[in-house]
Amino acid sequence: MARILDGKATAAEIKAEVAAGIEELEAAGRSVRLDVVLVGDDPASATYVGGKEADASQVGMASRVHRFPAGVTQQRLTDLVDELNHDPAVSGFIVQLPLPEGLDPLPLISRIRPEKDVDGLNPESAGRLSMGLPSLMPCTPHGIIQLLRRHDLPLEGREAVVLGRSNLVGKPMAQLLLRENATVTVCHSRTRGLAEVASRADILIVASGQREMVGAEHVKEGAVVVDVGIHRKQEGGLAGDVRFDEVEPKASAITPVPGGVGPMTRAMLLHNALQAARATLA
Ligand SMILES: Nc1nc(=O)c2c([nH]1)NC[C@@H]1CN(c3ccc(C(=O)N[C@@H](CCC(=O)O)C(=O)O)cc3)C=[N+]21
Repeated sequence: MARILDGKATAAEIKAEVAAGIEELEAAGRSVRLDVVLVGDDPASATYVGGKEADASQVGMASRVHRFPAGVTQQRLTDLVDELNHDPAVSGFIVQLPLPEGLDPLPLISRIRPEKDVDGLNPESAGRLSMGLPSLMPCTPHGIIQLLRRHDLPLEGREAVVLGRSNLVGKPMAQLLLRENATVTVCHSRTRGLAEVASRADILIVASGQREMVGAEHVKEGAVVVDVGIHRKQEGGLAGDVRFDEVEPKASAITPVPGGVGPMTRAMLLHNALQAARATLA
């Protein structure tokens, strides 16, 4: 039986640390505010953003959501990014993804000042991460590192396999694992012999975006398995990228969906907002 890596409990620990950090800043007469730009009416995005607002209020962080209809112009969003970049009351902000059809996220994300890029997704943040320079780190990969570290699961010298190469998760995940001195392999949809490659992993991070694609044949006995996927089932409830029931007996530790990586992502966003506020001299 695998250890279940409880992201909800670990996120609660991090949130308590963030709450203490906010109190400390406020005692020094400074404040923390996290803003979210939300465009369109994608129900999943609305759920996540609602969660972020609730998280912020829970740790005593101010937050504001800037909502726009799907038909908003690129220029209007560009103007908002500029405004938030310059507003000293805003510690950091994110543009919730995906944007509706017809809007281009990259110029917007690239325009966010790196100091306020609490998603850690702009090209300067990504470049700094890859060079080992200080930067705000992408929330999901950083949350996974924290989850492993806080469960005393070592990475140094271990074989880590990342399944997925997105800019949001796979690529920054590989960079952070490298920084932890893991031996890192990145697999993707064109990888040949995927099950064989994945089975080398001491730590397998699954961020393929394909519902329940990873099974027992991809997992070495005793591996640590982290499931980044989140899929809404027709019959209700959530599924991951991993076939949990099949993999859990083989793994030594595994994250559940829900209650694994998702809550860690949200906790790290709060952590980044606090970091951003600390770095601001105001
Ligand atoms: N700019 C941007 N940054 C993001 O970080 C970002 C984004 N856009 N767009 C969408 C994805 C997805 N994402 C999740 C965050 C938390 C949960 C989460 O808390 N999940 C709960 C379940 C919540 C539920 O019931 O839906 C769990 O896994 O336990 C899930 C997914 C952040 N994303």
